[in-house]
Amino acid sequence: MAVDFLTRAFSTSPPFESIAHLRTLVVCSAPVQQRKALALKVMREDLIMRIPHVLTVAGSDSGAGAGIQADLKACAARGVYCSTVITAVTAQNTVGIQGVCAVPEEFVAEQLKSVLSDMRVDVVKTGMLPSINIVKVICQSLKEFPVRALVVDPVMVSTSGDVLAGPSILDIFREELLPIADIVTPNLKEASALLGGVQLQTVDDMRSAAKSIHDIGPRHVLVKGGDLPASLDAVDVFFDGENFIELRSSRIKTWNTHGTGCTLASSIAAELAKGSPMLSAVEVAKRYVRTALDNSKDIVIGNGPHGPFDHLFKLKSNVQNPCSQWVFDPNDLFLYAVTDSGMNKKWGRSVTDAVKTAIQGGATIVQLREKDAKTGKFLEAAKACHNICRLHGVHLLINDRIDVALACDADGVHIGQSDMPVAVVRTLLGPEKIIGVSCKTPEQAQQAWVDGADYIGCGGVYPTNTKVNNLTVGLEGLKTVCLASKLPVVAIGGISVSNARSVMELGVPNLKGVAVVSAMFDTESILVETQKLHAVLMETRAVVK
Ligand SMILES: Nc1ncnc2c1ncn2[C@@H]1O[C@H](COP(=O)(O)OP(=O)(O)OP(=O)(O)O)[C@@H](O)[C@H]1O
Ligand SMILES: Cc1ncc(CO)c(N)n1
Ligand SMILES: [Mg+2]
Repeated sequence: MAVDFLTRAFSTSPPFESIAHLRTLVVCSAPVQQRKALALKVMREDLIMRIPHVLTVAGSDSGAGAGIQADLKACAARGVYCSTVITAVTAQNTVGIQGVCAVPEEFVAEQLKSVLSDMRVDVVKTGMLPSINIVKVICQSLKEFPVRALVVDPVMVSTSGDVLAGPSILDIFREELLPIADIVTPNLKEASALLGGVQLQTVDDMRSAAKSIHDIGPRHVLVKGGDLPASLDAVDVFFDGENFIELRSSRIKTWNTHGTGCTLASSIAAELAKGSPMLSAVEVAKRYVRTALDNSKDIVIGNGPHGPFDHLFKLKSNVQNPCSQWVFDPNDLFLYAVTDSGMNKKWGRSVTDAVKTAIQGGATIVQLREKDAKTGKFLEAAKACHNICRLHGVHLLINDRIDVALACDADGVHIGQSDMPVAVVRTLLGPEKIIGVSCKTPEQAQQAWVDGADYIGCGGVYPTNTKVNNLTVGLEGLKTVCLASKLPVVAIGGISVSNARSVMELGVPNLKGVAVVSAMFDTESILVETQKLHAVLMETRAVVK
């Protein structure tokens, strides 16, 4: 689009091929002595991938639930770079604030200059500002180095009730900081203080407060109702000078709300830095806070009444219990059960019963391969099977469906050559999940290792009815694949009690086990057949060793 537009605008012939072409022409048409500097500038702009940047000017919370630490985590979680100017150091925990040491204003000014003179900051967010002079220094710096937006969280009183900035700060807030703010985000106590102590107890009170605070000069106001007494929902009131918008979310039942205000303000700043309009920025930020609280409602950090929450919940690999994560051991591939919805239907069993019995019979890992299942049903089954597997200390993998694996927090996935590439799956699932990939050739086996898979499924070793048009690689093909890769391999395809021994007797060190579908699930008794398979494998293990 841009290229067409420029071509027409400059009526050039031949047309510009790309922005890079246009830039080359611009550089070449400059006087010789300016070309080098111009070329360098153009190169810098082309090469630098800009990341949105928020500068937070706030206090440090030693307990790391609020303040600078919350801002850093929130921005990281929202994919935005965050630089930090520290205005005060607090000795603080979940019980309350034990001490405050304000940073001298000259040093706040020095930090501001260091960041703003060097880095391209998109949005500034302010939090705890413990002295009048610090507020003055910030307003001065913003005049010298203007930014796209200013988010002011007028921090005065923490959730614990401790005072972070006294009433002497109110005049300078009203006279200098609020009038240049794009949004100001007081909680109920702060809104009341800014308005000379009015009582705020209802959503209507919050509306009037938002209007009165808007009259002080900020372009938008968000009065936060986290502390609204007797409110079932978490209600905030947004006012843009014309319209009031009530933002509601269900209230998460948790004590872990320390730092919600700081997090909300820095998340708003993060969205603005990405280019969002104000209302969407506020909506996304509120949703993020709610989700973070929901994901952290049961964590216990500290002995006080209001604990911190987990801003980076998305990075967690095991939502249920991060302490109980157990790693993938290639020997888990020993007797690998792959489910089949058709077979379970034929024998009148639920997938959960089939999985439970397979584990009782000796299956060491389970893959859910529900080709015909609808997504909702698949997810339901996956969650139930995951609970069973977890109870027995057996990993659960999902065939093909990365979305289902993510939704039920399965231990990993098994994918084929025509599914999503392993490297992309790794990015989606994170570094700890298990990724298995089907390979038939040495080239595919080498690639699987390079791409970061954890194991290879190789087959069909024997002809099978489970897959149509499936090329049989035979024992020779299996051996070639094993030798071509450093990854552990599990053999699959037509393997049963009668031939499992020949497979394992190949004796290649990285061939760790066999995967079966029909021999386990297309049988009258899953328990008996699995036990038989297990026994055969145990015998060959003894012989091979
Ligand atoms: N239990 C909760 N469930 C859902 N959202 C909540 C909950 N508590 C607070 N919020 C939301 O979090 C945001 C911050 O609001 P709050 O009124 O707690 O700010 P604050 O008092 O300045 O926070 P803090 O002083 O702890 O940093 C608001 O959007 C509010 O609605
Ligand atoms: C440093 C700091 N800033 C802000 C808050 C508000 O929660 C806090 N408790 N501590
Ligand atoms: Mg609060």
